[in-house]
Amino acid sequence: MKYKRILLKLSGEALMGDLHYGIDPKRLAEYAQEIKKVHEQGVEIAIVIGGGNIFRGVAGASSGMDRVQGDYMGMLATVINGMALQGSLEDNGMKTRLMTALKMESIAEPYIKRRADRHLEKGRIVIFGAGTGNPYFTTDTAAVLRGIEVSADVILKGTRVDGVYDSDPEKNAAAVKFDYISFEDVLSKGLNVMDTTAFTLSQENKLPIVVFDMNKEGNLLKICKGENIGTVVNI
Ligand SMILES: Nc1ncnc2c1ncn2[C@@H]1O[C@H](COP(=O)(O)OP(=O)(O)OP(=O)(O)O)[C@@H](O)[C@H]1O
Ligand SMILES: O=c1ccn([C@@H]2O[C@H](COP(=O)(O)O)[C@@H](O)[C@H]2O)c(=O)[nH]1
Repeated sequence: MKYKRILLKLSGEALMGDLHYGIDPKRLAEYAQEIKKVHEQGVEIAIVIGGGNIFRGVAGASSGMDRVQGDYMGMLATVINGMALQGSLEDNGMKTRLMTALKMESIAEPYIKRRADRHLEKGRIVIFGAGTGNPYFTTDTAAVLRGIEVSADVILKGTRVDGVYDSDPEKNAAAVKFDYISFEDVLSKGLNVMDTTAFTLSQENKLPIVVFDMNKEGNLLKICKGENIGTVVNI
């Protein structure tokens, strides 16, 4: 395997599957199967999941809600998704721990870096919930932050687009995909597949990111084996 320890970022919105809101159990089961294939190869897996299928602070703020209040609601949404994913992974025979940046000890462990490391060493899949625990951030930034903290070899951003394009492929059908792009270029061209805080943090800490289509069967395993899938963002 090319990677020993990965930080997998999953999109909250992708969890909706064919639904208009919330969590599609079919999509959840598919993700668990994809993750299992990698886990069976002995790869240590940490996961950060978004909350866009339930709530985003910016959306709340645009309709008059206090931004900070909305952001905390968004962080709670990521915990709901984390719990759903945890259940699905365990149904498929994997051992997991959910660790949250905001304390909610009846349902999850508080995030402690050394404990997260220990869980990963023991082969448990660790899901990091509640983002960074701070408003004005995103789960993309939380993914990079946790990835750096637990010394992941790579951030694998599994999303519904199959890589980084020269403009948003969901808005421009003529957009062209990169196989590789530098952090400098992704930032200077303003390519919004992840937010700039996430890219900058990754760049400063020399942690590569692979953006790939998580909805295509086998992609996650192929990347872990070293195949060129999606777009690599690196120095
Ligand atoms: N240059 C670009 N290349 C690829 N995707 C881009 C680009 N610019 C914008 N995007 C958009 O980035 C998004 C990446 O998806 P992502 O997984 O981050 O979704 P999200 O809505 O942020 O999910 P979450 O629920 O985790 O917040 C896609 O919707 C894609 O259309
Ligand atoms: O560190 C964080 C992470 C997230 N939030 C809030 O949660 C929502 C959902 O996360 P997405 O990354 O958009 O999926 C986000 O919009 C923020 O409102 C946060 O405040 N801090």
